[in-house]
Amino acid sequence: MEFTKMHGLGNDFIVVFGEKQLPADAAELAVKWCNRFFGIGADGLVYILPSEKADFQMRIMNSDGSEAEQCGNAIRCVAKYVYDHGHVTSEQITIETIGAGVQPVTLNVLDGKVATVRVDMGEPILDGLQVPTTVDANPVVDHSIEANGQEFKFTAVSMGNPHAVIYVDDAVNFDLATWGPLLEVHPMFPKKINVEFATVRDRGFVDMRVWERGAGPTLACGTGACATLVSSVLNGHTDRTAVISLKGGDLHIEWNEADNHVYMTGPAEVVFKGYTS
Ligand SMILES: N[C@@H](CCC[C@H](N)C(=O)O)C(=O)O
Repeated sequence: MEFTKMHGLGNDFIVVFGEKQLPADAAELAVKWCNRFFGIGADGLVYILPSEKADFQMRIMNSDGSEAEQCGNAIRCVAKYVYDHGHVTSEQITIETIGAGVQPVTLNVLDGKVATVRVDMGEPILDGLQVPTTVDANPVVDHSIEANGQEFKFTAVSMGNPHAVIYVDDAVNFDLATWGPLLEVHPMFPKKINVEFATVRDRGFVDMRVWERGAGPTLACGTGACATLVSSVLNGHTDRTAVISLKGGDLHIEWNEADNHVYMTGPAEVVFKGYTS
């Protein structure tokens, strides 16, 4: 099996092209190949598949073998892959995701190289039951949650996949390893959840660290950055455009007032190509 190792701000993926559909053993392959000691090592396994509705379809398996509905960093990698390999020639393409439908993508190409990728991530879902959470409210903002005797306040946002955004004093030094796993599987989240810990620096800049559902602490999360910006607007912390600064680097996020869509701009990189069985 030929694969390409790629990343978006250090959120890394094993990218496979050429299958006609998601292999039946994709979950087991994700666990095996994503293992950082006995496998290739990655946060997720990404398949680029044919689509009847878009240029291509993306399917993503987390490193624990669970399938995610959407992935912001992976969709930028997929766009770069299909452009670099000549599978598309336009700089405006579409990619189908299972959780967020068909997403328009713009490749910003400089001197023949993909510099950044801008993705129309669609409309955020703010209805608590649809995110899903067990909270019957729309939106779910600054809602109390308790884990191990500690109270947090979360804002719930789905970008096709579920997120809980929690504001803390110092996201950069936050104890992710203690609180991330407890909140990921909290009973308030029927499909588990990605948890973002955020600290607002000013109305255009937010530090964020993420504990991802099915993958643990990653260096960046594109959908998490979108959810953080939406949450920050809902909470009155930021304007509708802000830099979300992650451990692996910065993403530029806009929640457009006119069309209610969230736009994400950031890089995508190839690390190496390889073969595995
Ligand atoms: N890192 C991703 C999100 C990957 C899926 C997530 N762990 C989930 O299960 O929803 C991103 O960049 O958005």
